[in-house]
Amino acid sequence: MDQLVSGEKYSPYRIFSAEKWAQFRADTPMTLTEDEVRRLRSLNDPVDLEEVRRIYLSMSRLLSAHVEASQLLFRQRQVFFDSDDMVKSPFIIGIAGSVAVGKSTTARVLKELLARWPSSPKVDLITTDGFLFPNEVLLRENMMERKGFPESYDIGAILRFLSSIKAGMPNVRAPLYSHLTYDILPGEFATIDRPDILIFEGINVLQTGDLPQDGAAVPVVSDFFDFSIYIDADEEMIHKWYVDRFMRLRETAFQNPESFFHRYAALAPDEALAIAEGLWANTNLINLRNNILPTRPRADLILRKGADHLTREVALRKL
Ligand SMILES: Nc1ncnc2c1ncn2[C@@H]1O[C@H](COP(=O)(O)OP(=O)(O)O)[C@@H](O)[C@H]1O
Ligand SMILES: CC(C)(COP(=O)(O)O)[C@@H](O)C(=O)NCCC(=O)O
Repeated sequence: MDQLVSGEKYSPYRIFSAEKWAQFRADTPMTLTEDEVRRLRSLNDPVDLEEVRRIYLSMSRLLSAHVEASQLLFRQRQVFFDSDDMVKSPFIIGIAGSVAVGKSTTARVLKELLARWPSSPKVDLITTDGFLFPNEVLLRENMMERKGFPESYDIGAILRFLSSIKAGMPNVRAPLYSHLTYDILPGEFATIDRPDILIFEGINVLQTGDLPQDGAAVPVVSDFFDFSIYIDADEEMIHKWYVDRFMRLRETAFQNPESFFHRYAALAPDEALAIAEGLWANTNLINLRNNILPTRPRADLILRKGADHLTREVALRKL
């Protein structure tokens, strides 16, 4: 992570090679099978049991320490206020990073590992794409090519959702997005009912938006996070993963006549490639450079991947 720090002594992060990081697993047991990992990973993401052993078990152990510390603090607050009717808030983990970097796989693997801790916590996962404005609105506002940019999300709805979760409210609804229809699923919601841990994943979760100049108090999404993770890789690698995935989706998901991208399934490979390159260069790359990468220094933990999608380095914010 040379561009991240110059001299670790002055850096806010401690940086570990994947091999060193793997040692912090200590006695954390492996609770997933090869089959389960295969089921959890996204198309084109080669994460396997060995990667879970190397990287995710140490992450699970670290997160367990953070969750325990927050529970201890909660009990100390109860003593402080001499009150036993306080509502315990869910522990919220944010996962950020570019389109096609592998956030979904990380989120799903962590969800399963955390849910298998001996205390069997209730772990839920929500992705921010459900908070995108519907295509109808994006088209009207001439923002279809800006899907994923900050202005394409209903940020007010995200903040209301997270405030309700943090307030310990029951049955909080989150809207849902479909990659098949490339749109919000009208009238469909996930219902989140007081989990112990919520994983909130999306390209925008560490963004602050334009903070008001008049001193008004406006929360940002990450104010609600107890821990945040940024998944990182060189731009050129993510570019390749995006285009490769598009070409594989062309042979799978796009074959479905209901898919928004079905129109590309019949194109010749070089024509489909040109579409993928255009989507990368005109939307996702610009969004990465202008809106996503600048949020990396806000993360508590940065996973840096190599060309094979496997983690090379881990940076952990110093306490
Ligand atoms: N056009 C599409 N059709 C079907 N699935 C898709 C499409 N685009 C992305 N996906 C899937 O959606 C999920 C989220 O993708 P993305 O937002 O790029 O984040 P990431 O790759 O970091 O998880 C992944 O599992 C990916 O395989
Ligand atoms: C839906 C996304 C913005 C990702 O959303 P997220 O869940 O990270 O909020 C992205 O997958 C996307 O569709 N980008 C638009 C350009 C493209 O089709 O690749």
